[in-house]
Amino acid sequence: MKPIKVGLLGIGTVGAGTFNVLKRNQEEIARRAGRGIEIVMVADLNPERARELVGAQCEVVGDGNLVVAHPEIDVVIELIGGYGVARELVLKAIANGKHIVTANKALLATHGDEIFRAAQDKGVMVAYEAAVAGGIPIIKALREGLTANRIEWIAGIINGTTNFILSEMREKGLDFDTVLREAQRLGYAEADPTFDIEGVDAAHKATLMAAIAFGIPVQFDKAHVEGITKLEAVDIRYAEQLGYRIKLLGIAKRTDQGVELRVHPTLIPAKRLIANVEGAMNAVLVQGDAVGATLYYGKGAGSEPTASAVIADLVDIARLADAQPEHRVPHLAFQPQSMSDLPILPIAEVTTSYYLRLHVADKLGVLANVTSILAESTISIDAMMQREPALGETQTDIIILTHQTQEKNVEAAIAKIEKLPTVLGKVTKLRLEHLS
Ligand SMILES: NC(=O)c1ccc[n+]([C@@H]2O[C@H](COP(=O)([O-])OP(=O)(O)OC[C@H]3O[C@@H](n4cnc5c(N)ncnc54)[C@H](O)[C@@H]3O)[C@@H](O)[C@H]2O)c1
Ligand SMILES: N[C@@H](CCO)C(=O)O
Ligand code: NA
Repeated sequence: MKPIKVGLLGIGTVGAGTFNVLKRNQEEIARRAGRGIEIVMVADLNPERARELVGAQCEVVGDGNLVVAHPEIDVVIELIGGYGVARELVLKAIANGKHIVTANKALLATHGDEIFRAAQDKGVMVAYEAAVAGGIPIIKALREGLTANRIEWIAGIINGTTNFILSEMREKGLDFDTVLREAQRLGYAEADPTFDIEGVDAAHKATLMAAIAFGIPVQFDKAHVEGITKLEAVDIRYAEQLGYRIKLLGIAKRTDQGVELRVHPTLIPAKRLIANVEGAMNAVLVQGDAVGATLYYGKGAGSEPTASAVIADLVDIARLADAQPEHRVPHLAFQPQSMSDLPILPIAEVTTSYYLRLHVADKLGVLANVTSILAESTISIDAMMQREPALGETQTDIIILTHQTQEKNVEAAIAKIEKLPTVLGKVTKLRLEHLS
């Protein structure tokens, strides 16, 4: 069979990894794909650096339009990032009948429906394994391996940068900015690292997982997004004392009312496997009704781990390109005519457990007042801890872990608690998931 011809848009961290792994494992990959895979043209804004990386074996250009219009190219790999030029080039490539491989979760979480529809109309594939949890084959698992299941929920550590920051801060006591700079140096962080630390990148990935798990359209604009910038070290310490770790989780959960789609720092029991995922590693826990819980762990970022997923997609395309479009794996796992309109729930409607930290005057009756507000709100307490005040100290902290309740319920109770004269300042609220 003729080799499949590939054009590469953007040869930065992931692009260079893709080029190198493809070259190194060329023969083995061809034996799996049933044909050779050849990168014939590379476009990058910095063609000199690109030329140094690829040598003389393929053409290097500065304008991606030359790649998407190249008559011999069958597959375009988009590794530029962002939603501007990347969206334009991907849509042009599809219009020209090229299959697409992309690692760009920002693009797919915001313009996925438009891109998948265009690909469907044109009979080409858009493969995006690298977009969620990098090298971990989670898209493959959700779209293919778990098709027998009604998926109940997914909870994942799906941003390497923030997990690296939380781990290094907790274990080595390093400060936030130092660790973020190191994550950038190692090639984990997004071009705009606020996407990592504010939870946006994790929400892009959770949005894609929710779509393929529940057969709903891609709806990033409805996701609840909180990052780690407001997380305080004191809460990490109290959580540990109570037997929990704090992780930035991306959660997609199906309920009778709709889908919970949320990213926020979350307390998880320290004994869970996923609570022990450290550094830039990712892990995704999927609960299916037939299989039960399955856990996927590995490198979610970095040059070659991400390239591993990009090349797996290339191999899939090489194997499936001549199959009838209706016989291929659907872009969003469910057949396009069988999508569900289950709504994404507003955060007020979400049900979970909570960690509350109250800074209080160390006076008789403060605890009784707080617990009676919780009781009136039908919020039951799972655990409670009061820091022993130092000698002569007149203020202290009370930590309360609640059983499950609705977010709007806990918010109303917090508003009442904050009005108590013995409660000083704002109550800190974090969400807690038992993941069982
Ligand atoms: N780095 C990771 O670990 C990782 C993991 C998973 C997914 N991703 C995603 O992969 C994509 C690429 O990430 P990266 O880390 O390799 O980024 P990068 O910044 O290292 O590389 C991007 C490359 O694209 C080039 N480029 C920018 N604009 C261009 C244009 N208009 N035309 C042609 N080339 C252009 C840049 O010169 C650069 O070489 C992003 O969507 C990112 O979210 C990255
Ligand atoms: N910035 C992302 C890259 C992988 O998608 C992360 O830190 O996980
Ligand atoms: Na992946």
